[in-house]
Amino acid sequence: MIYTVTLNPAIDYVMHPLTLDMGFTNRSSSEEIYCGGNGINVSTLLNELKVLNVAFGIAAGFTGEYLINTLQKSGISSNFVMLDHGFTRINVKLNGIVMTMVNGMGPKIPEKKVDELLERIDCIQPGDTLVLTGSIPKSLPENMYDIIMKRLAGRGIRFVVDAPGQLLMEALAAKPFLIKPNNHEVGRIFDARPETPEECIPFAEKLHERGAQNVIVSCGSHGALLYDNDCQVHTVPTAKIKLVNATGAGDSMVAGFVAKCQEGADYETALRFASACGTATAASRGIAKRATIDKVYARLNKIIEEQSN
Ligand SMILES: Nc1ncnc2c1ncn2[C@@H]1O[C@H](COP(=O)(O)OP(=O)(O)O)[C@@H](O)[C@H]1O
Ligand SMILES: O=P(O)(O)OC[C@H]1O[C@](O)(COP(=O)(O)O)[C@@H](O)[C@@H]1O
Repeated sequence: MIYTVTLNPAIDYVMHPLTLDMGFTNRSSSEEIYCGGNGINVSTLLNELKVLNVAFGIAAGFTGEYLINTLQKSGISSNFVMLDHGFTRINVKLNGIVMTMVNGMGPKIPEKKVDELLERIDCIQPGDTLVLTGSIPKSLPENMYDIIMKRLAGRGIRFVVDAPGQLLMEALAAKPFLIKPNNHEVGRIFDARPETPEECIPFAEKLHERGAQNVIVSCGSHGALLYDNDCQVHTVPTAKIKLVNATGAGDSMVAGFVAKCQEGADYETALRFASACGTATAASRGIAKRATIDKVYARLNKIIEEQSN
């Protein structure tokens, strides 16, 4: 079974402004709302692939209730601790000429609610996968992922960590099965500016040496690279698309990789499928649907076949 954890979920409110002038009233041409937060995005894509999973998390208020009800309606199993105060944040995504995001702070989480979540997460069994992804709310200890992994250590659980900077570096001690920074995050860690998968290879190798079993570095439209557990390097291009909204593309990639690995696929196949999932989401409104993933995967396989001839 795959479990995801979303400590600070969100309602993603996507607006399509015609123009964006700071200090003036701007009008949007259309709006959409999605259940967001990285773990929820991973769960949403896994659900689209019909891969059983449970979304753990913390929610609050009317937005939290909306989130939980919507997950339920979509057939996603969730196990959320509800807070007595505050509300799950609404993250505003202004999809203009460029994408501008304003992510909320989220509610204050009391210690006893964290303990309740940790007790619920204790049900995870050997062989299960736990995806820890996204930012940590300010009211929780910064090393929250470390706390969770230490609590579950030695139980044969596969950890997947997709977190920014220092949080990611601290997670390496737990020897996670997979980490997936993007090229910008890798650049910030190593004080460099890698753009392409090839340029990311030495940094992925370092992250592997420091503890991560598999390291995917995603590079947006440039594709991605995997430095695998056997020290093999795999790179994958992307299929060309009309970019709609790349929110959740990295989460979709994580979901695709984990789903394929659980199926027993080799790393090369898992990376290729993961890339298709990321691209399909970048070409979609919200997290990609199965039909789009299948179409993009077929196109990507064709591109790779043509490149090898
Ligand atoms: N503009 C794009 N065109 C095609 N594929 C994309 C695009 N943006 C993202 N992707 C796909 O999604 C993956 C993850 O995107 P990326 O932006 O690197 O991650 P993150 O969302 O974590 O920042 C990429 O490796 C690629 O497969
Ligand atoms: O926890 P953070 O860092 O504020 O990010 C939350 C946002 O990230 C997402 O989970 C994914 O967005 P990105 O693909 O831009 O990282 C959104 O659904 C959500 O609004």
